[in-house]
Formats: sequence, C-alpha cells, structure tokens
Amino acid sequence: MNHTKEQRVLQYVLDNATRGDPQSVVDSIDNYCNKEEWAMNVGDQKGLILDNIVNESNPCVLLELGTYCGYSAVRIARLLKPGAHLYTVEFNPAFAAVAKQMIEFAGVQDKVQILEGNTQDIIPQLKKKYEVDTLDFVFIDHWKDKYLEDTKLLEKCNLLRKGTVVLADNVIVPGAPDFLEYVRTCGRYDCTNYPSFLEYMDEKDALEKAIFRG
Ligand SMILES: CNc1ncnc2c1ncn2[C@@H]1O[C@H](/C=C/CNC(=O)c2cc(-c3ccc(F)cc3)cc(O)c2O)[C@H](F)[C@H]1O
Ligand SMILES: [Mg+2]
Repeated sequence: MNHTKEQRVLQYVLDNATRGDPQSVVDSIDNYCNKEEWAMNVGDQKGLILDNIVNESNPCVLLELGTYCGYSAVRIARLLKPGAHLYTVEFNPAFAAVAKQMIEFAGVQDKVQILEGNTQDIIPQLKKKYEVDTLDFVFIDHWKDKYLEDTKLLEKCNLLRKGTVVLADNVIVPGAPDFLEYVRTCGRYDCTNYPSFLEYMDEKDALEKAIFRG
C-alpha cells in the first residue's frame, strides 16, 4: 500500500494531523522526517525564514518550482491573505498525487493550484493559459541544475516585475552555484543570503533571496 516514502509521509499526516489545520500538517511532516525517514522538504528551520520572507512580501500571486510532497505549498498557503494564489509546478505524477492529497487535507486547496508538468513548458503558459500578469513571489526548490535556466525563463516571459521576490532553497547543499553567480552579478537583482541548516540535519545550508530590480 504505502510503497514509497512520499506515500508514507502522507499516511503519517492523515493519521496524525488535523484535517483543515495546515500548521498541524507542517508539524506532522517535520515530526515524521525528523524521527522516521529524511525527506527533501524545506523543513522547520529554513521554513521559519521562508515564513518571514513571505509575510514581509505580502504577496498575491506566487509560483513554486518543485512541489514534491506539498510541504512548502502548505507552509506558504497557510500565510496567504484572502484572494492570494499559489501556483506550484510538479512533473512527477506520483509526487503530484501525494501533494494534492496533502494540500486538500490541510484545507488550502482554494489557495493552491498544482500545475502538473515541466517548468520549462508551464512557465511560458502562465500569462495566457493561467491569466498571470506578473509574479509577486517565486520559491525555487526543484532540480538544482535547473534554477538558473528557469530564472532566465521567468525573465524572458516577463513574469518578474520591480520588487518580485525570488527565493531559492539549497544554495549551499546540494548547491546551485551557477544560479547564485548569476543573480549576484548580473545587475538585475538585489540579493540577500539567509544561512540556516539542511532540513532535519546539522549540515549548513542557506536560502538566497533575489529581488528583481525591474
Ligand atoms: C526541471 N523541471 C521540473 N519541472 C517540474 N517539476 C520538477 C522539475 N524538476 C524537478 N521537479 C520536481 O521538483 C522536486 C525536486 C526537488 C529537488 N530537490 C533536491 O534535490 C533537494 C535535495 C536535498 C539534499 C540535500 C542533501 C543531501 F545529502 C541529499 C539531498 C535537499 C533539498 O532541500 C532539496 O530540495 C521533485 F522531486 C521533482 O519531481
Ligand atoms: Mg530543497
């Protein structure tokens, strides 16, 4: 039945969290991944930094690259004001299915839309197919060697505006060196590094916030 780690994480949430309570879903995932099986959620320590940056940005239209189990989608959605909307992109059907159930159990399905497919195909569709004008906030947490390519694609598709917050996970571990080099030196972003720790481990990691200058 629960043959994959992602299915086991979901089952633990269904058995231990409270339906409609996104905080309890986030806490349950963190409990499971601390105690039972490590999984690549942004986690509770980097999650607090993510919370603070979402809160200070007060975003209306958000995009996440790499849904995985839906941990950060639930974590972000629980902070959004009425009418705000998070699009999250995931091309692995098994992960998308787990995330869909996670998001629905948390009760944030009205604020989150999972777009199943490759970011490279979906990003160019956001304006016409999903009626997005520009993005207020982007959370990047998918394959690390795709961060730079997709950031440039967001620019090309005119989805970034003056002040758009681009926040990237894992800029130390596993690392996204070409992305970091680009946002810090191309002259189009104001960058801030937020040192923290790899989820559920003692290893150092960091988030990078890159605010688009327009
Ligand atoms: C490229 N286009 C894509 N389009 C849609 N969905 C995508 C696309 N690419 C990936 N996905 C989807 O995005 C997710 C990918 C997450 C990858 N995350 C990590 O690798 C990652 C790794 C570590 C890590 C650290 C230490 C260590 F010892 C081992 C691992 C820590 C982290 O926080 C991570 O986020 C999902 F799986 C994939 O289907
Ligand atoms: Mg990550």
